[in-house]
Amino acid sequence: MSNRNVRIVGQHLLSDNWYVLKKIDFELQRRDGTWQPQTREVYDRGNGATIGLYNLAKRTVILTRQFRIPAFVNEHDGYLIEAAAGLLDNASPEERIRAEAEEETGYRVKSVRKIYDAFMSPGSVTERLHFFVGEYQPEDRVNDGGGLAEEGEDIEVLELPFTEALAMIEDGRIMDGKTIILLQYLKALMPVAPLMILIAGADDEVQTSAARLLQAGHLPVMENWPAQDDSTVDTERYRQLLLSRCDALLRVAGPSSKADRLVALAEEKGLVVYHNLDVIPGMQAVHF
Ligand SMILES: Nc1nc2c(ncn2[C@@H]2O[C@H](COP(=O)(O)OP(=O)(O)O[C@H]3O[C@H](CO)[C@@H](O)[C@H](O)[C@@H]3O)[C@@H](O)[C@H]2O)c(=O)[nH]1
Ligand SMILES: [Mg+2]
Repeated sequence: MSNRNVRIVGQHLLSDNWYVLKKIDFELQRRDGTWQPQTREVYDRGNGATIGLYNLAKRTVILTRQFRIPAFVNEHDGYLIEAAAGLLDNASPEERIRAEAEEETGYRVKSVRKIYDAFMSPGSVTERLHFFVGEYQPEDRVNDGGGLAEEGEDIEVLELPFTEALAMIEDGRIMDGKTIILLQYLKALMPVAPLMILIAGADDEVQTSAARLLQAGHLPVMENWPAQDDSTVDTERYRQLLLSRCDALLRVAGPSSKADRLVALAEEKGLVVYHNLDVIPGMQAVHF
């Protein structure tokens, strides 16, 4: 890439023992128009890719734990909890991250989605890191993961409740930058606050579902306007407002034209409509 404000004057190889460390002499035009000579060391270990593996129904994430000598020499026991990641080695980011996820965690995920690229340490390291997310299912596990022993990898695979992973950022058990970025991104896909769920259907079912939702930490909302026969009350507006505040609608069994109307309104608004309580995030026991 060219840039009229920079002139490269010289490059010296300092080390190419494993990756490449260079000293680069350059001149940079300052904002006042003057040119200033500078020298910087630049470490090139290629580009990489990383992935946030999550499961919506279980509200879990898959992370790895492995020894990192650079962290060890900087006041850490060296065992870092990280999202699966690897260097590209000339493959495409998507191809590489699928292979890396399988190698390190044992999960062969069906689809992955690129979210963005980031320079993780732009003052000294050239690496661009390609960020992905992908939903895994328990049946996607094809081996135990662990990485390549011949390359010195000895990777422990962790399946953690998402809320636990977030707490681990707060208390310092997770200290890896790419992992923190991915977990923060996953908050948008797996809301951690209790979901506000409007329940629609026959009364008995509404009651038992509400109790179960509450038990699982969600906030159940019932559409029980007290003065149904009062023609001055705009119940349609009431329903619209309720839906605009709720995160989802649960339609429980039993005929109810009122409930059907709510489903139609929710679908118009693009709201998630659940027809089965058990598929709502957080309603399944988490095993790991
Ligand atoms: N012999 C030798 N092996 C090395 C050296 N440096 C790295 N390796 C080996 O090269 C392999 C690289 O493994 P990957 O899984 O491809 O990369 P990574 O180390 O996990 O890197 C990922 O995480 C980094 C830290 O966040 C990222 O910087 C990187 O982009 C990538 O995402 C590992 O087996 C590692 O031990 C070295 O100096 N000497
Ligand atoms: Mg790796």
